[in-house]
Amino acid sequence: MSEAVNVRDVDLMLSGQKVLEDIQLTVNHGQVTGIVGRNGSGKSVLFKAIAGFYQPSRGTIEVNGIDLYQKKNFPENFGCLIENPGFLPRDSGYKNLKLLADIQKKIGKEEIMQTLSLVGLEGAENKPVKRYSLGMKQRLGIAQAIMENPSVIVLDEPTNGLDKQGVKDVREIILKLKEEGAAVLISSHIEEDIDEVSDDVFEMDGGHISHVEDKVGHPNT
Ligand SMILES: Nc1ncnc2c1ncn2[C@@H]1O[C@H](COP(=O)(O)OP(=O)(O)OP(=O)(O)O)[C@@H](O)[C@H]1O
Repeated sequence: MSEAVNVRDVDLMLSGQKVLEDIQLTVNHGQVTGIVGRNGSGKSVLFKAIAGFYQPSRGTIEVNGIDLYQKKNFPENFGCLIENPGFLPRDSGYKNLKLLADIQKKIGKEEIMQTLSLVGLEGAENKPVKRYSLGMKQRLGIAQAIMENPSVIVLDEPTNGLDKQGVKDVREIILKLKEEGAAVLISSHIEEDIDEVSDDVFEMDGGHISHVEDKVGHPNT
């Protein structure tokens, strides 16, 4: 089990307000780490900082051992779903994923189709995204996060908009990614969604984080 994400002593200011304070978080490969917290508690801002979108005013964030803000780049070998991904509504689910895959050219049609099937969108791949339901868009968002087989996966509220079956499917996908050795960081405002899949649970409240539960007994702060 190796360290995938290491957040140390992080404060983050937005519009002159401190929205994250003294965040300590370790996410390991082969594990699911869950963050639970109410709306506005800071989950999305923390995930955006880990994805390289917001620079902390204090502290460090390492992904796969590389200090993001020293390197001033987006993390590598990394997939994320944060808020609503901006898909092109008139293009199909497949075409949207293909456009994204063409940026890095790591994967082609076969891997995209496999991912669409994994997230339960088989048969809907040629439909324009504007005809997708909220749950289907969420599945497509998960597909874009995982299709290139990244070793670190960050999913902000992945069960948002999903029905019971959708929540079950996402849970199975997360556990499969973990079995394959990925580090998975997920958030939810629903405690049950986090508890069911996470090896390690943190809670956010008012920009602060606290360690709630460690089911595998590794050291964490
Ligand atoms: N771009 C921004 N500029 C200023 N303040 C922001 C910005 N984005 C978020 N905030 C503030 O940061 C705090 C944390 O927001 P965040 O979106 O991380 O919450 P969250 O826990 O993800 O909630 P939700 O479940 O509603 O997405 C909130 O007080 C929010 O108003």
